[in-house]
Amino acid sequence: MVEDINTFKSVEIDLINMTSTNGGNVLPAEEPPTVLYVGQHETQRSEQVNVDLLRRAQDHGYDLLTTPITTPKFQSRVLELLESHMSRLETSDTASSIPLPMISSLSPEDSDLVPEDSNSSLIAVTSPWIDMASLDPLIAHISRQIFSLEVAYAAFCGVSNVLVHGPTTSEGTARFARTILEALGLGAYVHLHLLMPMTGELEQDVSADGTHLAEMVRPQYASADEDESEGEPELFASWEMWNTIRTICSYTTRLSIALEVPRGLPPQSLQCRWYSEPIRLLMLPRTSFLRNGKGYPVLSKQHQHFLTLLLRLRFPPWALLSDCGRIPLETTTAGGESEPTPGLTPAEAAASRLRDSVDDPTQHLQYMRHLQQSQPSRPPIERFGQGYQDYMQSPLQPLTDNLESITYEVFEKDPVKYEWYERAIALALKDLRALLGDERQVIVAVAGAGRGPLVTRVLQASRKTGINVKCYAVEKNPNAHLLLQRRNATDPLWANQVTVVASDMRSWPGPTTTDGSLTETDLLVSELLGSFADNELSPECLDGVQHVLHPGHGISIPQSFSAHLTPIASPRLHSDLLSRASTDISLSVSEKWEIPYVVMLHQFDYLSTAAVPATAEGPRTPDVQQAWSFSHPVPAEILAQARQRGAGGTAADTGTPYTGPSTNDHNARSCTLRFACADRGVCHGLAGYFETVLYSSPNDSHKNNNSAQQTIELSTNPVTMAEKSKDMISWFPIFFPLKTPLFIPDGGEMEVSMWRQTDDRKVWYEWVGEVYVHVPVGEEGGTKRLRVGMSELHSSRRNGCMM
Ligand SMILES: C[S@@+](CC[C@H](N)C(=O)[O-])C[C@H]1O[C@@H](n2cnc3c(N)ncnc32)[C@H](O)[C@@H]1O
Repeated sequence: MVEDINTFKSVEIDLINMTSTNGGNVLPAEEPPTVLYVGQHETQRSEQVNVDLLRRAQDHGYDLLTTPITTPKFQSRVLELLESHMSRLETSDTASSIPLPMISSLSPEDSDLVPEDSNSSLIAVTSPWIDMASLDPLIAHISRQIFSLEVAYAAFCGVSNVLVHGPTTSEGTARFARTILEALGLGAYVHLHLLMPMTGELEQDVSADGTHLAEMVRPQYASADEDESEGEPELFASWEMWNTIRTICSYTTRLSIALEVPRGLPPQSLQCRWYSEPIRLLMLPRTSFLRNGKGYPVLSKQHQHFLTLLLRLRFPPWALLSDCGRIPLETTTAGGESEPTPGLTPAEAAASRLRDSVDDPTQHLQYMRHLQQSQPSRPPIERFGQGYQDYMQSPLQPLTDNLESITYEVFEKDPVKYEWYERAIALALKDLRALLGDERQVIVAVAGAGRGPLVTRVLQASRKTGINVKCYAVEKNPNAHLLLQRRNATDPLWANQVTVVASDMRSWPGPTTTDGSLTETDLLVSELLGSFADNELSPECLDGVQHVLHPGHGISIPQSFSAHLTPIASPRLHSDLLSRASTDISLSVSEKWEIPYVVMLHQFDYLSTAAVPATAEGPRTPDVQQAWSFSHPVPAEILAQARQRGAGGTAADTGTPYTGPSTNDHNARSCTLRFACADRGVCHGLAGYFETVLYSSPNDSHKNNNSAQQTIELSTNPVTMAEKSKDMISWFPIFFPLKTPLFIPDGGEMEVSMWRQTDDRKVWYEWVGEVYVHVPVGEEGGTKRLRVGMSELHSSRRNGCMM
């Protein structure tokens, strides 16, 4: 678990500030306040945006204002230029010799925007009436010029956030993207927000007032698909346009989405997809609100849920209220009491106040502030890992690194893990007593004891069950060993009864009897699991200490553990890796794609999910499949063969020398898994989890005891975690990146092949992804499986875990 420890090491700084000091409270005592910036947007702004208007907006509780970059006069100037050019083309015999029209630079009447210190609170809006994706080269040319002029001028004025209307049809998306890419080069601090509908078209008609250049396309350039465009638009079409644009723009972090929230939210699958994307602005048009019984604007429960998810992101989007009310002229106390109105009865005054407040132009804003104040509390793991969402860390090598005390301290705060271990230990002790008899002391070793929390749990289980134990604590970290000795001397529960051993567990000879001779342990307790179960070499360590476990009845806790996988879309992690220069001196830049990362996955989407009814509101269930598993103790014959190989021995059956790569070959694993993906998407990597059976008792008698479960398990697998170890916080998932994201079409299939490789020195992983579609062949309804994409083979060999 060392990588997790590393994560928590940094989290600890926050935790120290947030937890109470009584040691009982393991979670931040208070939720961090919900951050929500709210801006005001008008599609046809009536007032000039200047310092006064911004101050008035801020006085009324808005944080931000949008401002058009150019004026209607500029639009008229462009239209005149275009019309005159078009009529020249129509009347000229030598149209091809007429140069394309050039738009001269902005004049004072073309823009109201001026450089101001307060411009950081403005979002500049480029002209919504241009069409950079146009098939008509003339329209595309004019649109590109306008766009560049506007972005460059906004950047000059110090407005770094620029809102751009996205393309309206998928045709020409690449042209649109190319223009965006150019504009990003106009200023190093320019951040473009692409206004996109969740699906279909924008709720607000961008050309409601005035001409849209798309209407001026010459007939010869009209869309070839126009006739076919009738009927329902494809659900994921808008997302796919966005995907094309950001792919062409190389996932730059300076391009993000301004997502328009419609009145009716699309299906969960599409909501989850947008959630995984970099939404920096949430455009809420008046139509996305409902009216409650008293006539006030409110969001539906589904909208509120979507907003809550977004507000929990590490960088929550800003909300833009669009055409939801103008900025009031006077400052009134929001929803406040007014002086009694002369001549009105109290009831009339109350009715008048209600009417006034229902007409209050800031009521949508007030409602958003109310939602901000009343956000539900976050799940424990999110509170614990606050600030570490989607933060990738390279796993440490546990056998070569010694942990610090504060690191142990943080994971000792897990409210579930140790409790479950104690239950498993108690169950195993009872089974051992049944086997060995009441008189015999049970010999228990905690292998990798750290600061001793599992030793305490062994002693507590012994006390609660009344079963006498002799406990050994084995630890290779010399600093932790010192602490274990001190604890043995001072902790009343330990009472100097624990034998503390400073040793690598693989070279520990084992417990000794009173006469000094070696004996065996009955129960071996360890916690050496990584985020992907075996990635911290638990199998190798447990093989190495198995010689101390009684070969007949010896029990290992955990008894088994398994690694699990599912493909995910995580543009955030991909973009983060792309922009990462290697910060680790031992890691070259290209190697950043060749290692798995421990990360609290947050802003991502599962690409393969179990089918759920369209109305289901709960979270979708991902298809998480088992990659492989390990069981302990390992059959003696397998270990004997490994030892023989190591010693250059020969096979018993043939008498010839063993061949093969390593003495650890029995711990190599591989898998090929297929994941059905209903909706198109892009796979950026694989999310990895683990499950472990700490102990499963073969003894049916425990079933009769209501308080005792027969099988005690831990899981980080999102499908089984709630059932097996809800609220466990010790492990974040692991992420295996794909250097080249893989597009999966609707109904496609992702095939993942993965290997756990090993030689005599280290262990590493290799992984590759392939995409298949099933295409119909022949008349009889048969299908053919066709490969349409493949990643490179990734390998962490150079950065493998040293054994
Ligand atoms: C994840 S920590 C668990 C510590 C403690 N048992 C707990 O649950 O809080 C794993 C511990 O095992 C120790 N360890 C790892 N490999 C070991 C080995 N081969 N021999 C002895 N100790 C080992 C590490 O130093 C570390 O203290």
